[in-house]
Amino acid sequence: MSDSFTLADLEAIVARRASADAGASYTRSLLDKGIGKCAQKLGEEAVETVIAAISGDKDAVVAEASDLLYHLLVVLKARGVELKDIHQELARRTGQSGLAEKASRQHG
Ligand SMILES: N=c1c2ncn([C@@H]3O[C@H](COP(=O)(O)OP(=O)(O)OP(=O)(O)O)[C@@H](O)[C@H]3O)c2ncn1[C@@H]1O[C@H](COP(=O)(O)O)[C@@H](O)[C@H]1O
Repeated sequence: MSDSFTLADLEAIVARRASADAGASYTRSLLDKGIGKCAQKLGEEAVETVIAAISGDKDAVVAEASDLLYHLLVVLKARGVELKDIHQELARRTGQSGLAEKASRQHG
């Protein structure tokens, strides 16, 4: 299962749990607290991922990045954004170097 588990699978789980009972689902209880709390948790997990990355502990990076991606999916759910929207935007960006994009913003 873990070899084939993807972010799309987790997105589907988050969508399903969004309509679960709040007492039985962390996802639902977080969504019930509103976008501010969801975004705050995302920020906390981002900071914890940064700390893990700097520490050099690979297992900690895996754990914190997993928390980060889960909480990102909750925020996306709260805002009605789907992974396919992100995929479309990422696909649009292919073919242009990040440095070229940065230069076009600075001089445009
Ligand atoms: N991947 C995750 C996942 N990652 C992290 N977390 C939860 O995120 C929370 C964040 O950790 P913290 O220590 O910051 O939490 P806390 O102190 O309890 O949080 P607050 O009091 O600040 O809100 C923990 O409760 C984790 O269990 C997750 N909760 C759920 N999932 C996935 O979502 C599915 C559905 O979960 P439920 O919605 O709970 O059924 C699960 O089966 C998993 O697949």
